Amino acid sequence: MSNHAARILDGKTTAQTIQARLKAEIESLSPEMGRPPGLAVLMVGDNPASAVYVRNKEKSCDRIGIASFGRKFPTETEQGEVAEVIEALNQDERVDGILVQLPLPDHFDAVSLLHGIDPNKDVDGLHPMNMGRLVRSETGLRSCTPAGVMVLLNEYGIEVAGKRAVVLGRSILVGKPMALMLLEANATVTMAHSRTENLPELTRSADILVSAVGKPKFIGADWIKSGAVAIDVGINRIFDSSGKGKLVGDFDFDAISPFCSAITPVPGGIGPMTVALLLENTVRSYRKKLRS
Ligand SMILES: Nc1nc(=O)c2c([nH]1)NC[C@@H]1CN(c3ccc(C(=O)N[C@@H](CCC(=O)O)C(=O)O)cc3)C=[N+]21
Repeated sequence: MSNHAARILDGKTTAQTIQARLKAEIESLSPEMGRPPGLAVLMVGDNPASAVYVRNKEKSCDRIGIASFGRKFPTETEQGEVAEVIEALNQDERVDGILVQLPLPDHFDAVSLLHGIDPNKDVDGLHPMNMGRLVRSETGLRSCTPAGVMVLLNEYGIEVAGKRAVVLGRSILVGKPMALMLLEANATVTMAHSRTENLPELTRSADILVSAVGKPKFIGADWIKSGAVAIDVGINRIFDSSGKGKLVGDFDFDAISPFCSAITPVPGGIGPMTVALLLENTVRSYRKKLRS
């Protein structure tokens, strides 16, 4: 049953390799372009998960030569004000990528705000145009976290075609695009969510289990098929008895890893891959301008 000694899928190292490649690519393109690539990350309020992401993203942009046009707004900001900033960024020639951190405060209508982003600058792949392209298996800007999962699976030579994949969570940011990308790679995909009955029985059928539910150590050993590939998208901050915070995923890593053939750690797994794919999407829309 046990003792698989799961392979650790090292997202951190893989992300560094991607970033090094992008850095070289930016260096070779920028003389011709006459400017570096530009990325604008907009954040409203102070969601802790988003704060981690924004910090890592800005560091990475600096390191590889992408200019940051980030803006932080207080929670009580009106939607119209953010919409105007998005419109200005759509017109700004120096900006190749625009990302609005989710979740937004309750008084925002995220859908209408996201519709306002130029689809060619939509590096999060959330605009209906890019979502529609994904549904149709066309090329386009794709959601960074699921795209990062696919790159990591490929990097480690993990077979997806024909496998049973179960995706926990149905968000527009992760769950839905994740299911579509696994389907495109010829997995047999099941999407599970908060209304799914008998969840552990379902997850025990998964050759590839992706969790994006955001509940710390939610998934234990009895949820796992022996030899499964476990992909943890959860980024949960927990506090120990001394009040010290740390990040954990949705999987109880120590409990399940003996049963898995491969598993992603938190931190150091899908988080850094998400950042790498965001930079990749930004460089991609930058490069596209050279050809147009
Ligand atoms: N429109 C939008 N797109 C997103 O992709 C998006 C978002 N909103 N809102 C918030 C979540 C969260 N998220 C993270 C990505 C990377 C790390 C990351 O780099 N994690 C490091 C953590 C390093 C540390 O702080 O210790 C790791 O897992 O190793 C964290 C969180 C993207 N999100």
